[in-house]
Amino acid sequence: MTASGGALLLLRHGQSVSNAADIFTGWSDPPLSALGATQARQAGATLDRLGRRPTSVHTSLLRRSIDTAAIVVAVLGFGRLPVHRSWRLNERHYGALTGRDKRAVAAEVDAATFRAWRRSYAIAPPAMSESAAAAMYADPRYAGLPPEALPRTESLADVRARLLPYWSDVLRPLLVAGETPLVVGHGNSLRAFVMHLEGLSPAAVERLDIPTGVPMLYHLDRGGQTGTGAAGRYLDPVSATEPVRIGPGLPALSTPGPSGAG
Ligand SMILES: O=C(O)[C@@H](CO)OP(=O)(O)O
Repeated sequence: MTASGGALLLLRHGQSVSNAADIFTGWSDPPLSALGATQARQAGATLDRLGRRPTSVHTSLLRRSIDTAAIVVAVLGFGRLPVHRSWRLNERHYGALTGRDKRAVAAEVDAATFRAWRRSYAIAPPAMSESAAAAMYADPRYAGLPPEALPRTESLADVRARLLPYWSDVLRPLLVAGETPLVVGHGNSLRAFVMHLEGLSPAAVERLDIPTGVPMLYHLDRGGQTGTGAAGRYLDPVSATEPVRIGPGLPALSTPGPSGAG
């Protein structure tokens, strides 16, 4: 595949304290863990070592994305890069599961339901209560957003629908102009994004897990299609093939392949 234009860098934020504690996170807003901050520094070092220099940074409204981006930019020494934040890049809303212990939820429902809530394309977890949503959306960062930007739960299909305008209106034009935007996203929002960029089927995206803190690279070919090139989707394939940790007491998830075993 012949590359043209710029490159798109995707990065899942470093591990958060909720990831470390096996808590469903979604639109809740935990900070990075100490390991997560280290992963962010390593991601910055990987970009630096490979000469991948972002020209702009794009985060969600959640601090684990914002803080990871700040660490990466600091490692690269690019303190004056333009930074854009959008609710469209937020993690998938985990509905009523938000803030709950994954092991406790796994003990309450059958394995197929648990897996469908976490990894299916079309099924959304049960909705968050109106009062919990009202408390979440009292935060000033969400003031002024339209009602459709304030979900009470989301399937991966919902995430894909709200993410695509950011790709087509903001990111893709930057690539066409030869720029290199860095998106610091989330485990499930990036699954939806990768699904679109690689044309994965709903069945394939159900098997896709994206590790924290491992940069990914996409480019546009001359036909305007996105591709990963011969090296695969991960800039650090060795780190990306380490098993995705989901905590003690829960079975291991699939191991992501270096070129998108998805
Ligand atoms: O809690 C979450 O929001 C996500 C990603 O961190 O977890 P899971 O991998 O279970 O979808």
